[in-house]
Order: sequence, then structure tokens, then C-alpha cells
Amino acid sequence: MTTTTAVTLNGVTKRYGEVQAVAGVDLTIRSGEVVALLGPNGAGKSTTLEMLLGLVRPDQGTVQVYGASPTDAIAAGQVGVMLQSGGIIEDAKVGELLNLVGGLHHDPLPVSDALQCAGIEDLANRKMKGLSGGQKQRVRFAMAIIPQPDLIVLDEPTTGMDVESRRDFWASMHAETARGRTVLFATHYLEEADSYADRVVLMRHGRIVADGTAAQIKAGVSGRTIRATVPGADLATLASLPGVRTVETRGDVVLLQCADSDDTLRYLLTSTPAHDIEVTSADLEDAVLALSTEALSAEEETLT
Ligand SMILES: Nc1ncnc2c1ncn2[C@@H]1O[C@H](COP(=O)(O)OP(=O)(O)OP(=O)(O)O)[C@@H](O)[C@H]1O
Repeated sequence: MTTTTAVTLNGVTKRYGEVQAVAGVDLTIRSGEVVALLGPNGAGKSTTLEMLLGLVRPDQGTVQVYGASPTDAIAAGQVGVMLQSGGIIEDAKVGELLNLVGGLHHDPLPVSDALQCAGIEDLANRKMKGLSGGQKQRVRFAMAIIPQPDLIVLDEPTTGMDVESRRDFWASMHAETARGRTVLFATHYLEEADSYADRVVLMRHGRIVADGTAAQIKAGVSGRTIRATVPGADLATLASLPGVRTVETRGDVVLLQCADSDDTLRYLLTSTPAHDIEVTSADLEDAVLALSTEALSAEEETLT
């Protein structure tokens, strides 16, 4: 049976002692989508991915990958995985390790192709233990694509890579997605989500607080950032202006996140010595910050 749904999480929860790591996640990913999972530290991204991969059992809810259990989908070679740690034998040479992984699958990508896709042909005879963090990440990526999977799941794949390596890595990923592969990746890099994902799922405190294209998420946050030099700024007054969401300072420079920048600008120009004023519209970072703050306030309201 062919299905156009790659992943279905239904009401999934996971608690570790006092910590509600995942607090009821519903998520459907269609085949061919490239989805970024974003969120601050401890938001529940890794736990969600671990449940999706069958590494952690949810307390409640169900997980299906291509209509089957995660373990069955992985055994069938439908899922390639790149996690933050584990999965590598430090004493093995890169080529040997990839051969080993290939041996676990019935239609593996030839090792030479995996090395080429990951841009690490020159590392084939190097031992894992001598490699840099970024090089190890590329080996993990090569391991993830060996099964020729329909779905690739990556947990912070470019951590430890320099800017050039990150660019090369995403170029390799593009080649994979052009083949129609479904990709789900967790990241802290907003520009990666913005540039490479069709869809951004934002988590906070174990919940999904936004889900849409990067453009939709940005559009959901109306408003502007005002940056101005305001000597002796009265922060309490600025924070209390209608339409001002947050106030930050860096020396004399004040950063205001505003729902209504016109009124704030009028105030700055007429009632303060503000100069060098810049107004910019929200980028994904602002959107994520605003949505995270809104989610937090909503949670606090529920608690009180
Ligand atoms: N094995 C575990 N034992 C106890 N607590 C855990 C375990 N795994 C995760 N947690 C806790 O669950 C919460 C969610 O963690 P998780 O690693 O899923 O978040 P994350 O969004 O991936 O964070 P990061 O961006 O820092 O990787 C955190 O408070 C974390 O400390």
C-alpha cells in the first residue's frame, strides 16, 4: 500500500520524573515534506524524535511511521537516522563503519556513493576517533542515507560544523530532498529552518506552539523591531507604552519589539532624545521569540 503520510504522532506524551518532556503532541508529516523542529533547550524536540524512532516509548499516544510502528519502519529500511551522539565505533575506519551499516540493510547505498554524498571521500581510511566533531557529523549523515530511506530524521545535524561545512551539508541534503525524500530535522539555527524547511514546527515546554511555513510563522507575528539610541532611556516607561512587547538595552541602544511601531516611533521622536532610529519587520527569530513568549504567558495564565 502506498501512503502519502510519512509520520503520524497522535496525543503523544512523555514524562521523566517531574519533567513533562512532551505534553501532548499531534503531528502529521506528509511524504516529501522538509520539516524543521525548532525550540529552545529542553523544549522536547529530541524526546519527540526519540519517540518517533521507537527509541523511547510514549506514556500516552501513538506513533506511526509509514503506517507501521517505528521499529518496523526502521527494520524495513524506510528511515535513516542521524542523532546527536552514539552509533559510531571509535576504533573503526569510516569506510568500515559504513560497510557495517550497509550490511544491516537489504538494498544499501554503495559506500562510495554515501561517502560522496556526505562529502567525505577523503576520510574513508581515517579512524573515527581522530575526526573532528563536524567530520563525525558528516559520517553520521553518510550512515543515515545508507539504507536509501524514504524518511531522514536528523537531530541538530550541523552542530559542530563550521559555516562552510554547514553550507555543504545542506547542499547534500538538497540532493536528498530533490529525490523526494522526507526530512525531519531538529535545529537551533533559525536560518537553517528558514532556508531549508518547507514547514517549521515550533515547540516549547513539550508542546507545539506554531506550525506552518517560515513565511506563515513570520506573518503571524505582526509588528516591528525598533532600534534606537536613547541616552538615559526610561525603560519602565518604554515598556509600558501600548504596543510595546519587549524592551532590551545594549548601552544607550534600545531594542523595542512592537505590535504597533507608529505610536512607539511618535513617542520616541516627541518625548525622548532618540536618534539613529531603525525599524525592521519581524524575521523568523523575532517570530519564534514572540511565539515562545506568548506560549509561556498562556501557560502561566492556565496555571494561575
Ligand atoms: N532521559 C531523560 N531523563 C530525564 N530527563 C530527560 C531525559 N531526556 C530528556 N529529559 C528532559 O526532558 C526535557 C526535554 O528534553 P529534550 O532533550 O527532548 O529537549 P530538546 O528540545 O531536544 O532540547 P535541546 O535543544 O537542549 O537538545 C528536558 O527538560 C530534559 O532535561
